Amino acid sequence: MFTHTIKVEIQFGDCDPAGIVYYPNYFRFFDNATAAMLSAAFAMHKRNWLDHYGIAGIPMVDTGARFIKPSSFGDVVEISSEITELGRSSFGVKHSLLRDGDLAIEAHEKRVWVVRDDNGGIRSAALPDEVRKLLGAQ
Ligand SMILES: CC(C)(COP(=O)(O)OP(=O)(O)OC[C@H]1O[C@@H](n2cnc3c(N)ncnc32)[C@H](O)[C@@H]1OP(=O)(O)O)[C@@H](O)C(=O)NCCC(=O)NCCSC(=O)c1ccc(O)cc1
Repeated sequence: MFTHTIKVEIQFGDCDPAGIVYYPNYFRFFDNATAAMLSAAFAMHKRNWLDHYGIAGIPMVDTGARFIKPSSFGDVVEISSEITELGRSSFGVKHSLLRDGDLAIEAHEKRVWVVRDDNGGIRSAALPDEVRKLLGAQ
């Protein structure tokens, strides 16, 4: 399945008064990591693949994380993301965040491929074959 890695430099403003990353910020990093993974798979920016595939987004329906080691201002961490499963409209993602080569966080996500419905809301749509092929590859 498709995998992708990004580097993130921890900023002063990412941290709590104890000087370690405040946990909601990790979920922002992971959201960016998923967007970056799909942008790499589709060879275009999220701004463009939303339009290209005519979708409203890839909302989260399930997520969680296991925090093993803290990170601090100035650390450069690596987030390796991989597609773990492809459903009809949903897909799973696993993120491994490494600091100094050691596993610091393991997180999982389930996302859904959604389009706008007639009432201005959103509804799931089947993953297109092309997307299934691109995310399944590698
Ligand atoms: C996404 C939904 C519209 C899907 O609803 P429906 O259209 O009725 O579809 P379904 O109920 O059939 O679910 C679709 C699939 O998701 C799966 N699903 C739905 N809910 C869940 C949960 N909670 N857990 C696991 N799997 C789920 C379901 O099993 C289906 O899987 P497939 O067999 O692969 O198709 C609805 O579940 C919903 O609105 N959920 C709330 C989403 C939400 O508020 N998320 C948090 C904020 S959005 C967000 O963070 C975001 C990030 C990035 C973006 O680009 C956009 C938005």
